[in-house]
Amino acid sequence: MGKPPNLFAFQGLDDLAPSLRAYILDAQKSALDRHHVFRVALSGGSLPKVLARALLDEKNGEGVIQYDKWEIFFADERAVPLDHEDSNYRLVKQEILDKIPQQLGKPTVYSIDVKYLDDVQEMADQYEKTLVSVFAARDSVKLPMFDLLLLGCGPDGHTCSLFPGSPLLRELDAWVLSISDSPKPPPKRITLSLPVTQHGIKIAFIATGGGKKDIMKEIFDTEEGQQLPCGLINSAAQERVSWFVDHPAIEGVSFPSRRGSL
Ligand SMILES: O=C(O)[C@H](O)[C@@H](O)[C@H](O)[C@H](O)COP(=O)(O)O
Repeated sequence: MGKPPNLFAFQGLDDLAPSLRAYILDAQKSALDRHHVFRVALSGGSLPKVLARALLDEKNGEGVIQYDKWEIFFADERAVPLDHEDSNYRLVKQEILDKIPQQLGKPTVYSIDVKYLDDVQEMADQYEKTLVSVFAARDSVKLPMFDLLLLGCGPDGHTCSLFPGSPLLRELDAWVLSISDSPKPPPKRITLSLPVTQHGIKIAFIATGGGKKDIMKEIFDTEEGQQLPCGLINSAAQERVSWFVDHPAIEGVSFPSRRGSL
């Protein structure tokens, strides 16, 4: 029996950002010691902005982010052109990639292939092939293992584009799935599968703002919440999961695990 997920709660972004940076640096170090690259999967939503605060703000403490060793993947992506306002790639580029000081080098970024915008299943298959080419042949590893997954949590408990009650949650074999009727617009997306998200070496959820408090309470304090996509990652990955939250998001939650700074 492993330990429960870690919960790190902060007054606000000013103190969350340096701790998130320290956590990322630690994950980067372990990954570089292990295999000389740092493979990270990112979600969209509010995450890239918070991440930018953690990564780009010089005041956030010591340690060098070795961007040239980073391989960035999308934990989920919307089937839209890369410069579209709904594109997670565009958001990450605008918030982070375009702002990395030149001397720190550039990450390798694996975006979706926009040739397949009209066929979202093919887009998912192609993205899976990309993962296969990076992580190993499909027959030699059962699942790709990201060094770090940085994920958001929706107000209904979804994460990536894995929504509560979706049949995609039962998919055990595929690495990347397509969705054509996402309850959160836009409808067409691709997403990592649940087993891939659960398999990450480290998994961090970032949830901030009072709009998250009801779902946080459900995920951490109720049985039903454990069946929601975020809850399913919590129970499978246990202490490999860390939640970075601010006080408004965690108000009223009685989750008994570790809280505070790293
Ligand atoms: O592309 C997406 O829609 C996201 O990856 C999605 O899963 C997001 O992370 C959550 O909806 C939380 O979004 P917020 O952080 O904006 O609440």
